[in-house]
Amino acid sequence: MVRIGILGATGAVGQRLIQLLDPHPDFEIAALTASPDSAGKPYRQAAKWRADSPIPANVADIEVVETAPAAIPDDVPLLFSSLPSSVGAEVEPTLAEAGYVVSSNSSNARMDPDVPLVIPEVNPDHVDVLEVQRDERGWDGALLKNPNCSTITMTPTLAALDEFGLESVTVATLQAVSGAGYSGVTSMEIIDNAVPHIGGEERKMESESRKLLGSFDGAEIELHGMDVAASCNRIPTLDGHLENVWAETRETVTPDEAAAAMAAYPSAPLPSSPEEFIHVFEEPDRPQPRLDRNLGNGMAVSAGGFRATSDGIQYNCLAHNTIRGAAGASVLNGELLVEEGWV
Ligand SMILES: NC(=O)C1=CN([C@@H]2O[C@H](COP(=O)(O)OP(=O)(O)OC[C@H]3O[C@@H](n4cnc5c(N)ncnc54)[C@H](OP(=O)(O)O)[C@@H]3O)[C@@H](O)[C@H]2O)C=CC1
Ligand SMILES: N[C@@H](CC(=O)OP(=O)(O)O)C(=O)O
Repeated sequence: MVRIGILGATGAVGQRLIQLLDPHPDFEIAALTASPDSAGKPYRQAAKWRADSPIPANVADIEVVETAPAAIPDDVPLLFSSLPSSVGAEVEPTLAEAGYVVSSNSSNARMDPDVPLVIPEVNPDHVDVLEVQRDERGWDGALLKNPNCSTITMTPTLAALDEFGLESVTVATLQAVSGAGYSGVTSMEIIDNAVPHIGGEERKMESESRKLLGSFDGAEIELHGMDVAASCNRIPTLDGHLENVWAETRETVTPDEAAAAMAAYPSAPLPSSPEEFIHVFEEPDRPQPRLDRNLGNGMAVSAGGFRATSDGIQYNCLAHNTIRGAAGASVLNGELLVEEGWV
């Protein structure tokens, strides 16, 4: 068993991490951190628990500690980070420098050239960027990121289409309110409404997808050459980001060929990777957030509604934003780090 810690354990993503890690076949929760206001309190008192299962009994009494190297035991080599990005930017490098391996969900440093941005089923080879990171920064530990939840939803489907030579992608999202955190969007803002603005989200989808599908030559990652244009919208669903994608490829691809490429796209041999990575629906009105977000325990991506357009194909895809798009993505990256010998 690898003893692990969770940074930002009292937050929405932190609570999902606890749900996914207790129990886990390879990991044992040994440290929980949060802000100085929560430090020193037992977890059940520090966290306003809102997850849809009780706090695991052996987690409830763990004392929350500050998010700093001195507060985290040395025999906890792997940390899952779900900190606000401004806090992550400050503290994650100090933890990596102190020897901890950090699998982070926060958005800071995702596009740094020496920080691997990884979806294990898509670009596991990018983990080796950590060698460059250690050389350049002199760290004993490491910092690895998972992408933004909207990016994670779309990118596996693009990876499957890339065998036809992706040239340009346009995407419009319908994103669940949980992506903004528990108090991110008020009920008065979102009920009977849709909000066509999520700060910074379009830019993240446009850049992170090109890094994920980029090639790594052992020294640096070259971004994929496709053009990506995104438009991001918040709608009143609780969980599950639905996305409408238009893709143009160098070689002509029919809707049936696109669906077959996605259905055949392999999963990864890791405990949290679903047996079927991309589920393809034949029904034109699927996937739908409420019906399909929990496929593969919330770790599968689904796609459907394939049709030809004048210059390519159009389809829809979906993933659970706080599981596959956040906490589950970090856990999967932690499993890959162990598998590859970085922990
Ligand atoms: N919600 C989602 O679906 C997604 C979120 N993310 C990203 O994950 C991260 C966490 O999001 P979320 O869980 O929603 O956020 P929350 O606001 O719910 O939780 C934030 C966590 O960070 C802790 N924290 C806040 N300030 C500090 C500080 N100064 N020092 C140490 N710890 C601190 C909080 O502790 P305390 O309780 O003590 O304040 C809490 O544990 C963010 O970067 C977010 O952008 C990414 C994808 C999806
Ligand atoms: N912005 C995403 C959630 C999020 O926090 O993304 P990031 O990990 O890039 O900060 C959403 O609103 O659904």
